[in-house]
Amino acid sequence: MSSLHIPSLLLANGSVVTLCGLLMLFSWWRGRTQPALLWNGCMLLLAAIGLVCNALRGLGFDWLPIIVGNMLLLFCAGMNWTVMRVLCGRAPRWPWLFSGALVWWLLCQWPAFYQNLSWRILAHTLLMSCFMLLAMRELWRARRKLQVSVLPALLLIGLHTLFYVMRMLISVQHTDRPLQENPLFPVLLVESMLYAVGIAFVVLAMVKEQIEQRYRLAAYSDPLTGIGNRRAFLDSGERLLGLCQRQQQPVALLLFDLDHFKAVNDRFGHSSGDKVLQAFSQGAQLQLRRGDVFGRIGGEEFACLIHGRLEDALQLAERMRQGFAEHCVEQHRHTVSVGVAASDQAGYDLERLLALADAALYRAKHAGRNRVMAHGADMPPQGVPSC
Ligand SMILES: Nc1nc2c(ncn2[C@@H]2O[C@H](COP(=O)(O)OP(=O)(O)OP(=O)(O)O)[C@@H](O)[C@H]2O)c(=O)[nH]1
Repeated sequence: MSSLHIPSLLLANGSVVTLCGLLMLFSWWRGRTQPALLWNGCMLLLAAIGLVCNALRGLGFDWLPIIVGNMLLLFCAGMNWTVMRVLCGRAPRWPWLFSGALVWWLLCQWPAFYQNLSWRILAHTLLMSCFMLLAMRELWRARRKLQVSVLPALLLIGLHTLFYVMRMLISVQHTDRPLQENPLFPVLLVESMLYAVGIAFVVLAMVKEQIEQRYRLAAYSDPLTGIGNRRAFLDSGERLLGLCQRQQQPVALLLFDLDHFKAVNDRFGHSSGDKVLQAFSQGAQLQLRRGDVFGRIGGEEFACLIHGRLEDALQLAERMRQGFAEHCVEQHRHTVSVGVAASDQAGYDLERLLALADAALYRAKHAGRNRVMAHGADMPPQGVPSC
């Protein structure tokens, strides 16, 4: 590495880091919806300036590389941490962002520190490592949210930190000669270049994963109630049925349809109707167990797929029906009819389960509503308490 031409390496380093920064800014500019790209772009451009300042040693104005260059690099480390915070949906911490650069400036006011290269290397590495560890902590927190891209990001920042610590251990043994003559100097330049490229890719991958998640959420969730929509219900339902079929466990499907909902809208207004839908969805979810699949599959139609036999499903449906009938929404009571079908009758075919449950629901409606019905095991009709 020491045979590499240092000025060429410096030029390549500055150009690559600048290009990565510009690429980030361009990506941000196109949509202007991802602040993490803006932060990362500014961080890389400032890092390019910091690296150039840092390299200008032995020219008679050492304050530029020692004070300004290192302050810029420490500020960039704070920005790097902020990029990870913003990516994970957290706000920047402004005072902490500047703290590394400020501490460095204060330390440099102390002549004994300023004159001592070993102390400077030690302090710089410690401050840098703190910001890297903070960035890794943010990523670790977001590991469940961003499952695909978080691991490469953690690995990259972890390796970068490790490199800094190793550089410190070796550098303190070579404090007798200028930094440019240090055998580690070209390694430092190559590593910072690779890190700039790596962090640009990693941040782009994290942003892409977030956008994909946002689209998936919009395509699969019902904005009014926050639960899964028809598509989500069918997808999750198929998965649950496949699992139960393999394990030969019984499954049952409950189909709910709010009674006289058109009249609810007509009498109390559409927004009251919306509140009734939300209240039903919230109440129903309280009765469900982990692993049950619940979704809004139509305007005032909900479906639920549960582990269990027909009898279990009928008991659950009755609890849900009763709970809803006893609950006032905006001073009025409302009711729901339920059709139930189980894998004992329909097998593990979701379409068939839905058809049988729908037929049972149709019978429940025609029998007077506010009741649970299923093939062969219908629940007796219940009265509706008044508010
Ligand atoms: N407020 C509100 N109403 C909705 C929504 N989606 C569908 N609806 C209404 O739900 C009503 C459904 O009415 P119908 O299918 O005629 O059934 P119903 O009046 O409930 O009668 P039965 O089902 O026979 O008891 C329609 O008036 C739709 O406009 C929604 O998101 N919010």
